[in-house]
Amino acid sequence: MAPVRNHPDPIRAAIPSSASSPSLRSKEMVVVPMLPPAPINPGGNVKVVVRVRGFLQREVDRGAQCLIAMNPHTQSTKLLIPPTSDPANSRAQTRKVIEEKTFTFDNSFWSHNSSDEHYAHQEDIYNALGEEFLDHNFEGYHTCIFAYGQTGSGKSYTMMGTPEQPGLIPRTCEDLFERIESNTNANISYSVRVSYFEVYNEHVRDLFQPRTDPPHYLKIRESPTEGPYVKDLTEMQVKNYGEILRYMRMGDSSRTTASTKMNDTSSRSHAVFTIILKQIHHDYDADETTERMARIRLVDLAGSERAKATEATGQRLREGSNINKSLTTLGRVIAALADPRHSRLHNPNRKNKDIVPYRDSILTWLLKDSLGGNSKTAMIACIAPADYDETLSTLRYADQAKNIRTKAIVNQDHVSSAEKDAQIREMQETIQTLRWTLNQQQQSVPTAPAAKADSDTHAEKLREYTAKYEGMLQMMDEKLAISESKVRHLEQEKETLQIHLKLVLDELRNPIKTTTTKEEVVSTTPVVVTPVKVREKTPDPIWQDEGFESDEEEDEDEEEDVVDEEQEAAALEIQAQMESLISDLGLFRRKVMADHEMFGMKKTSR
Ligand SMILES: Nc1ncnc2c1ncn2[C@@H]1O[C@H](COP(=O)(O)OP(=O)(O)OP(=O)(O)O)[C@@H](O)[C@H]1O
Repeated sequence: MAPVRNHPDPIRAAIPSSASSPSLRSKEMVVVPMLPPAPINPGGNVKVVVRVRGFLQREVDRGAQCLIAMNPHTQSTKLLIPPTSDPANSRAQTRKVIEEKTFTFDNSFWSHNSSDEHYAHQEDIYNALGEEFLDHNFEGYHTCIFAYGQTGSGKSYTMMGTPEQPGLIPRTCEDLFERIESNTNANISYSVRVSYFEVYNEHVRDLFQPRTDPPHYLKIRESPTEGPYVKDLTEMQVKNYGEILRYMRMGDSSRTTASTKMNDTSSRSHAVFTIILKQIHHDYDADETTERMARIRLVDLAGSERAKATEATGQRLREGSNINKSLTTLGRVIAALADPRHSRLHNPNRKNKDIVPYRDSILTWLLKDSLGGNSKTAMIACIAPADYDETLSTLRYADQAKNIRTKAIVNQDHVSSAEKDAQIREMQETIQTLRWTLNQQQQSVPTAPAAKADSDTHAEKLREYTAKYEGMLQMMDEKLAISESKVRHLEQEKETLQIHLKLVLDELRNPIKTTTTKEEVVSTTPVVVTPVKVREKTPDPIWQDEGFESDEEEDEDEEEDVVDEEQEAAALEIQAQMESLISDLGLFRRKVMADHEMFGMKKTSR
């Protein structure tokens, strides 16, 4: 069934990025405004979009009818009543009330039949949603985009896509590095880190680590500043799109998938791909850095399915109930956050603050901030075209999520050079202490009963040591990035000074002067245009040939000599400054090279 298009709404139609239409937004680089911290954002609602996919072979085979209609002007999605002849919708027929339902979202993406003029391609989804969210990241906001929907509804296709049809995650990564590489401001450096984990059966697994048997699960901790986080999760520093793509594919191939009746490669876990973007702006006058940090979370949830539909048994059924535990809790969290009473209950003065059941599942606990806190968040509800019950449940879920308000703030910090050095020193001291403790532990020979406990403590200390060491390397890397940005800044200054000096010297050698006609001589005094010192004797004015020189002319010659001396002194001073700057630059470059060698790092090309 084609989308409904006969109710154009001129106001909505005027909005760029309407359903299924290409973005009208400029592809130009977003200027990264290194401004003073923005005031606390009053908050915004979770952005909710819906996408319907085309028929799969099994749906074509059963002669399924499309139950979805979308209006690209009003962004509404209508769910139609299924025909009684469709056995896949027999459960829906047993409902007391079965009726058409219409919902309106921020976008309704029609990806059902590619021949339709409003067909939403992967690129359209990125243009309408991903691009805007990346703008927010460069402004310093955390963001989260999560895909929700029943098994086989197109979540992984939308988030990850295929090599030929890349989805939101690879497109975000590509745009991110395009923006970084097109930056021409020498004072700004960037650092990008990625991590990838899955929540499977209420356990967290690092997707950047090889699978082990038994599996190695990670613990969840809570920091007073950062909230819940995954302990010992691998974070990789990435320098370009190629590198991030390699990690993304590696992690993706490690995800837990299985074949179910609804989807041949059904994702059995919730996958969370996180990019940490740090922008470091160095102010040379204040010798201070401003750091903006944004966390980009891209989440592909496991399918919200009914066991009966997937015909799951044993392990699949157990997984299903655990997947559902996270999804059921997610539903309760969304319901609690969307409840208008929530904002009143969430008053910090009230005692009963923890009314939202984040802690009831691993997924909601880890996404706490993204769902109801410091984040700009979007939900992509993916729907199959011919499944009344599941689609109605997804659309209701999505409709409720529209009411959630988050409180995103710009994550920005000012650090002086001295503070940064102090932080590194402190970290070095901690590392030394840890190294000492580890050495001590290795040297002591434990008694048999204590051996196990000792080995556990040792392993824990070793992990702590590695984490601290990696933290320090990261700080050093940032410091090097600042140093490199200083070198670039000095190089620019050097070039400017060199041009200036060349002009001055050229003018000294070849002063520009005006030639005057005899007629002009009568009424005006000859003027030498050059503003700088004149060492060479200027050619005599024409009337000097006639053996005439006034007293006034002699005075002017003397004045010119004084100006010459002042200008010469100024030029010498500039030259001395230049030489000292060039020598400083050499020293600085050697210092940076030494730092690179000391920390065994490659020179980056930021
Ligand atoms: N917009 C689309 N265009 C073309 N093919 C699509 C689209 N959406 C989904 N598909 C195809 O539908 C099938 C199921 O999609 P996908 O695997 O993304 O579902 P899913 O919601 O991630 O499922 P699960 O929860 O089981 O992992 C895949 O073969 C995918 O290629």
